Amino acid sequence: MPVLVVTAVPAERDAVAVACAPAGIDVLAAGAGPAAAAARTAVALERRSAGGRPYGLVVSAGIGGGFAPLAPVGSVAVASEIVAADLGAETPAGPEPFASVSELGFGTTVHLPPEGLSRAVAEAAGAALGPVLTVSTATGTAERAALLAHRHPGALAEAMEGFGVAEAAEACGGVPVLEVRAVSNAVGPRDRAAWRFAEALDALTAAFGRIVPVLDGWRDLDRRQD
Ligand SMILES: O=C(O)c1cccc(C(=O)CC[C@H]2O[C@@H](n3cnc4c(=O)[nH]cnc43)[C@H](O)[C@@H]2O)c1
Repeated sequence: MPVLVVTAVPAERDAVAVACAPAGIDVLAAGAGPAAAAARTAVALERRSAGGRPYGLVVSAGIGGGFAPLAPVGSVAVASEIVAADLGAETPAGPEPFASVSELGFGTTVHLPPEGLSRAVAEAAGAALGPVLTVSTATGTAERAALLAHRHPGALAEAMEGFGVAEAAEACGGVPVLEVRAVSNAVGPRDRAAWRFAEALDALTAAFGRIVPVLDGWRDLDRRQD
């Protein structure tokens, strides 16, 4: 069963490819943000299907912001839920109450990875398992971090592509999806100089070194177990 890993930028792709390329797992840098991720993931899935050997699993991966204290810098988060955290509508009163598109009645804001596989991947990687948020605007204030943590109890991390990858996987025949994030910075007041890119990319490489054997095993399992 062919597997596709989708990252935002080439540095993330290269960090993941160290472990994935020897196992024959394809890695694509699809660009930053949910729209680029969705568009390029859909093209990759459809091209592969047209070739007669479709992808059986797609993984959104890269660095991300971590919610304190659950996901410190250098740790790894695996998504139990992939949540579109800012897809909806504010009211004239401000950011709260926020109505998600599912509450508005025209779409979904959550994709669920296969439960058994995401648990096995988190255990193998020594990662936390919990909701991972997708945002179109990276959080830059303590207020917004608190708001997101309040709206999404237990959220581990935020990044900008997971929900887009998951939407593409759903649209292309319901391909199962995972999300794996290595934490480069805390979600909160923006301080790009404090982001620990190298530490997070090293953590991503190490995590995929442990995750790839799990994916290899899953290729041989009956996916209905999940
Ligand atoms: O400049 C570099 O060396 C470098 C190396 C690896 C990755 C980058 C990126 O800029 C990746 C952007 C990507 O990271 C995710 N991300 C990371 N932290 C956050 C956050 O706090 N909130 C939202 N997203 C975050 C996101 O998925 C971006 O697309 C640079």
